[in-house]
Amino acid sequence: MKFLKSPACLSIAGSDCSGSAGIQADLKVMQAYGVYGMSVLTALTSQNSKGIDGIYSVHPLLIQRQLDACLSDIECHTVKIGMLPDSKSVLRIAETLQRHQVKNIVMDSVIISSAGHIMCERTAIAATIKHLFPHVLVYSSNIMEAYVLVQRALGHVPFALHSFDDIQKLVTIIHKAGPKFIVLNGYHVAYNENFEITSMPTANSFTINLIFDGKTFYVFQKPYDLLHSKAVHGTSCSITAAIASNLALGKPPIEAIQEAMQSIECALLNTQEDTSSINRSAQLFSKIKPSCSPSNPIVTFHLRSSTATTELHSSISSSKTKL
Ligand SMILES: Cc1ncc(COP(=O)(O)O)c(N)n1
Repeated sequence: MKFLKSPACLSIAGSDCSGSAGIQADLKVMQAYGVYGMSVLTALTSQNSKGIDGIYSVHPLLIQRQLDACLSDIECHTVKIGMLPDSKSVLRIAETLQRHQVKNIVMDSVIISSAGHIMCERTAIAATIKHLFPHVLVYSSNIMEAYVLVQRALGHVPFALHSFDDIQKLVTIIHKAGPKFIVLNGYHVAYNENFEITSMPTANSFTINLIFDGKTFYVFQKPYDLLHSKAVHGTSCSITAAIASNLALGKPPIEAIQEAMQSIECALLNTQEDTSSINRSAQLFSKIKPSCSPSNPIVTFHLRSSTATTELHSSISSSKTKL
């Protein structure tokens, strides 16, 4: 086993030939964090900022061979998982990661691309929940993919997403399936002052990103106008790759997640809005500066039987968080 001077991180993901998401995004983010990036390709895609027009899965045996090649040779601190095209690949990956006793697994939910393309077979989701979720340390997703994941896993979700309470229910269902930490980013979802999801955002609407560790919700609240138009293709891959890098650097999970969210958010805020989305993706990677200072205090509250919204209202007023 070879030990590198800088910590190493392995990304298991699909290729985005246009360079904004998937393996390409992960390696750029890892480089920005000073972490040595390795890659295991699960699928080739032909895509660009307009959408995806082709997906070709890598044979599960070759996925396993890539994994064995890396994990048997180089000490790897964190594994980041992205696109998993089919259930056979999921099974091979789960078996290989367990055989190599990989501990820090960070998973990005890749079910539907930001352009609306389905990225995996239906059976891959059930296989992921059954074989990978019990070993996942951090599961990171946007709200809609988290909802689709639960929908595909249970066959239905017994509630629609109307408010922050519903988001809380969604997160606790996912947590019960195995991942120790859940990260939900919600740049595209607007809430009104009653913490209800609204399709008609106003100047007072806000977005919520959150972390859940099984006991505590860490809530990050930002004005909706600030970020929803800035989040680009590859944003969630970048957040998850930053979390994986921080864990490889030895940060404890909550710190690793919080720093990653802040760094990617700062980088997004520094991109120029008047350029095309591919230009903003390109800017994103060049603007990532790890340890970017927090732009907003966080609100935390414990999971209790009272409704989350009531808890959130009082937490926010007592911490005097500015919207
Ligand atoms: C290979 C690959 N992996 C992940 C994504 C998701 O990224 P996004 O949701 O930003 O489209 C993607 N488009 N392509």
